[in-house]
Amino acid sequence: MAATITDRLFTTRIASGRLLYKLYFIAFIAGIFSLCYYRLTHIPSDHPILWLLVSLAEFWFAATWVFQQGFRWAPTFHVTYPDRLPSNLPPVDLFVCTADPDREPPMLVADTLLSLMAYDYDANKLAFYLSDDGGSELTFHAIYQASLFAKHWLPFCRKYKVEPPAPQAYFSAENMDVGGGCQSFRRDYDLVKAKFEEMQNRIKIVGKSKKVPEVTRRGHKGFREWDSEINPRDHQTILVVLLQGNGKDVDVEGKPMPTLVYVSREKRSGHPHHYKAGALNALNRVSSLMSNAPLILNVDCDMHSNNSQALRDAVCFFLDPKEGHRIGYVQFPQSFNGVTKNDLYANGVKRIYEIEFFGTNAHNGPMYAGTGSVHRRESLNGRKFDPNFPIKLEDKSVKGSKNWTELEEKAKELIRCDYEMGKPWGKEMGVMYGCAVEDVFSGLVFHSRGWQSVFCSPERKAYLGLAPVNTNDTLIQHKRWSTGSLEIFLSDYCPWTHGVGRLKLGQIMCYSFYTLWALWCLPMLCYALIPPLAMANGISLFPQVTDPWFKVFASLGIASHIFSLGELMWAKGTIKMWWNETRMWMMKGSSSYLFSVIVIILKSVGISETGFEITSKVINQEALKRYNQEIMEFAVPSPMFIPTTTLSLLNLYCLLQTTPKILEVGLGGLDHLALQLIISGYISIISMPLYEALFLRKDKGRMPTSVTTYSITLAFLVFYLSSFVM
Ligand SMILES: O=c1ccn([C@@H]2O[C@H](COP(=O)(O)OP(=O)(O)O[C@H]3O[C@H](CO)[C@@H](O)[C@H](O)[C@H]3O)[C@@H](O)[C@H]2O)c(=O)[nH]1
Ligand SMILES: [Mn+2]
Repeated sequence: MAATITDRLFTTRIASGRLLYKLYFIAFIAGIFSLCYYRLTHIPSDHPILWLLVSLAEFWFAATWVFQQGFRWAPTFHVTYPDRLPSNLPPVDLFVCTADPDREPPMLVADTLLSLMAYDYDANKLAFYLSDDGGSELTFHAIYQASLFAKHWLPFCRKYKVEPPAPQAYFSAENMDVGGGCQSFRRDYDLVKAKFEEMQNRIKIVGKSKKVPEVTRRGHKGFREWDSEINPRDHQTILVVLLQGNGKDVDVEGKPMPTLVYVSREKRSGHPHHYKAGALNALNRVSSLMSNAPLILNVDCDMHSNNSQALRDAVCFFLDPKEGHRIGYVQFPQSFNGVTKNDLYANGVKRIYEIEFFGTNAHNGPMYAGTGSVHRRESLNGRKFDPNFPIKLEDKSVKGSKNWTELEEKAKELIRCDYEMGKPWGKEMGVMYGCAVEDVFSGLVFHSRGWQSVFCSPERKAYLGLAPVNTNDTLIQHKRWSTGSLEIFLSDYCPWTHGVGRLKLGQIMCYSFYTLWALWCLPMLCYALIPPLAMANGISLFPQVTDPWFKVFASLGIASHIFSLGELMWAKGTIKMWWNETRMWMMKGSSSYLFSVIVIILKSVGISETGFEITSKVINQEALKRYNQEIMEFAVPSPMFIPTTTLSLLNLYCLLQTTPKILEVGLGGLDHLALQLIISGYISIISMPLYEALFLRKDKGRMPTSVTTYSITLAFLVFYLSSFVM
């Protein structure tokens, strides 16, 4: 193999079997055209509006299928060669965000931080910045404890190449990888484990009592910031250097430790803080003063590193002699811990990160996903890519001995709540403001400035995170995502206007798919409302079984289902996972996306603002039990449930109402309603868990009575109104 070694640090391969895919594509697109032709040439005279609405829904399904070709056309994989990396690697600044000690337990944040600190990388070149938008002493305490434990953890990881480098996962009972090892390993293991448990206990006790003991508080001057109580939405600037890099702080083996800084930017009522985007920009400025590494990795506090080599993989892309200068950021997949076997809520997002993102590699790379991404500081800070003037990855980092007290004071000035006034932050510089999915928005802006990104998916998962574990959190998360996505489409950076000439066609298609997510609610509502109601009123909107056009509808329906199932199975999914995913797609479509469209309309008339609702990362034991048994959790009287439950009840009712007629006339007599029966039957079967939660279950996770009452009333109302209109 030696002969094939070149200086390239990564190579690219396009998936095989594309000819087969192209044949499928041609057949499917032919089906779409036939369907459109049928819809346009067979408009009935008695119910043209219903026909038109169903046709528009189908047109939109077809359009999203076309956008999706951006992901499907040419899946492209990258292979890195970290063993070819030079010994002198570029410095990296690492940003971790947290925002709420109740929803994001401090122990989780400490664990994530420790996992990142254990990267196989020269500690002198790493600087960690933790942003705490909760301004919480409990979080600060946990980070302080982590900085002490790191003195044991880092040498241990270095010596034994520990994987996963997250202590909580590594020392958990489920981790079978620890093995026997030599005697010295056992001794070190026991010692470090004991230290870890001590730290965990301290954090736990403080978490319970919500108070840091006086003795501990005296251990670090940073605690003085909390001498008087702090309101997370209104407080002074807090910035504490916990570990001084460049050899000042050393571990138990006397080796240098990375820099570690706790940051909680100033918050005052009346000053917008721009949520996570604002936090990242604050860290950007602080880090530029204290370390100024040319690369920036950002990670959410709920995603720990699972692969101590991943950072080296990322660096391969930036240092590659041929393509490196074009790359603005490297995106790792988001993978999740503890997702159930069949991924009950489809939050494992396998389809996005194990299928679709490979397709984006073919045209300038993936969207920025907010966590697990390494950015070039220059592109983050607004610089355009110019192929004629390639910028080398320059190391302009702050080196040598530093006056930390002075740096602390200067850095505090950069994170005052009025610092950004009149400055280009959030517009031309840094992460973009004004959108609930600051990540995808910013990625789009970087792409339109000419930068490429790459999707890097090493065999050993780079990060493992927490996904929502109940229906309400899932629907709220998707509401945020689809609202933010639509905000992007409606912004000045719309892929259809600003993107033209700046983005590749495939890229525009991918961005169209994501940014128009929310609009899916319209065809979904049409399809879940009109066919069943029309059926109940004896109106046919589809070709009858004996009509040759029936075959077009049937083939498109069957083909798209088989394809999406096959794709998920290829990504090592299960049939049940696909079924769950389909159900969640319908639920998100009819709830999250519908609410997004409403929110956007209200925002455009100035009635509401979009924000960032943080997902809770805690779950109670009883709910966890149900989650592990894959029983859907409703429990809270959330308005998010009402549209979905109403539609599923309506479909069931229409189905039950039509069944006696079938029995009367025999199936043949309902030939003209066959497809409508199938649609309602399909919706009813997939809604089984909803019916159980509404009517059969007795546990605490069942549907609250208020939701049941509202949904039943609404379903009947819609049903009776329809009989007047139709
Ligand atoms: O005011 C805020 C709100 C949130 N966060 C942090 O943002 C991160 C993501 O929040 P989370 O509640 O976990 O949302 P998710 O839906 O899991 O996040 C996904 O979607 C977000 C965009 O909506 C992206 O920023 C994330 O990277 C992506 O993982 C967390 O670390 C939070 O601490 C802040 O720092 N400040
Ligand atoms: Mn998250």
